[in-house]
Amino acid sequence: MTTIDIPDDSLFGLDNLPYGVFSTPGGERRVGVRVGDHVVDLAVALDDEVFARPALNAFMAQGHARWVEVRERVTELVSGDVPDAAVHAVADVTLHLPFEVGDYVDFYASEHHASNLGRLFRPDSEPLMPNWKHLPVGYHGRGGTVVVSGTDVVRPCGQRKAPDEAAPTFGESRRLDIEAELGFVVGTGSELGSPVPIEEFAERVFGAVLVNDWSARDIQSWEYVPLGPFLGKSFATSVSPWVVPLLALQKARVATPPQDPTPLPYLRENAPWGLDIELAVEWNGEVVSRPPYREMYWSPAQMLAHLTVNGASTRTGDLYASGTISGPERDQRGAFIELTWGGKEPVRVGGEERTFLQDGDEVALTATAPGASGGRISFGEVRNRIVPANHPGR
Ligand SMILES: O=C(O)/C=C/C(=O)CC(=O)CC(=O)O
Ligand SMILES: [Ca+2]
Ligand SMILES: [Mg+2]
Repeated sequence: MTTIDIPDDSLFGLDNLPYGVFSTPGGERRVGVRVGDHVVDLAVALDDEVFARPALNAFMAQGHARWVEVRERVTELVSGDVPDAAVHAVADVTLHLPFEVGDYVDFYASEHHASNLGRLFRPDSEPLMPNWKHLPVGYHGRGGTVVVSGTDVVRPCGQRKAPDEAAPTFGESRRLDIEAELGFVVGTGSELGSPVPIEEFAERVFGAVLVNDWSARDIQSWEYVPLGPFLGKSFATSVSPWVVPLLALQKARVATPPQDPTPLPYLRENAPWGLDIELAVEWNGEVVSRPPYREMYWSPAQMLAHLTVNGASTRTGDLYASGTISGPERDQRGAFIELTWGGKEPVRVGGEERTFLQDGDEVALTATAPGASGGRISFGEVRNRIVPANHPGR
């Protein structure tokens, strides 16, 4: 038996206990919980086959009462002795995509980000569209290209046309960008034809991950009219390997910023689901921005109510992301297009003036939130490197 050492200041203490999928060299993928700098193999520790799987989906599908029960059992277990065979150093395991991703949708819930992008993409119009304060605007992304932290991001090619060019050309994206977001993972799905009431958010959503919604701004700005983002964002979306349970985020709950006009009844919250989560964006090892999640105009409960209000069903493993998290200050912007104002105001990274991403660049998003006992909990990180395009110039 082993006692797991959890330093007092650990961001992965008992207040956190995020779930992931790991493997040891030559071993199968299985579900684990992170505790300090260790991963506890739940199939071994709890002797339960639902965790001997390559994804969290089967466990998530068991529902909210079971999530509460397992969290209590894990808390008890790791506070005492754990069988040796169940404990691995996190440095000795490979972390995988933690859940099988169903549908992926992405919202646009930051007023600061939406206003900035409006100014950059549509300089002759009002920054916010007339619908923006009435509903959480979103688009359908591509679930099959959601990848885990550590996966290389291949620079996409596509059609691009700058405003001063007469016709589009084909080639590598020259304006490759990030979007720092939080993603919410549906634990228990809902039936076709049955909208999810806003109060059911915490029953249905299992947890949250960090999301980087990689965006090729030159492809996007040419293709997006009038149906929204398509190939400019579907080439890769990366997520952190640890799913922080919603049960660990109770202390992070805050009211959203005031919503005026008052939203329609199906979007009215009886309990706040704004979240006081602080992100950091690292570009080649330097923190260039600290986006504050508490600034998000729409809450994740409102997003779920909206995305099902027409009767669309949801399934275990569906992922919906918040949209880029940007605060009011320049160094709180969650995308480089905003941070560098369309490439016109470079930032200094590694002693160089930089605008969009170059091949070989590495971006990492991290985040922390207040934990239940007064300390902080971590979301881990989503870190990826840009590699050269596969078909340059074709
Ligand atoms: O305003 C636009 O045309 C485009 C906006 C985005 O690219 C943002 C997007 O993907 C949603 C978000 O991350 O907030
Ligand atoms: Ca996005
Ligand atoms: Mg994407």
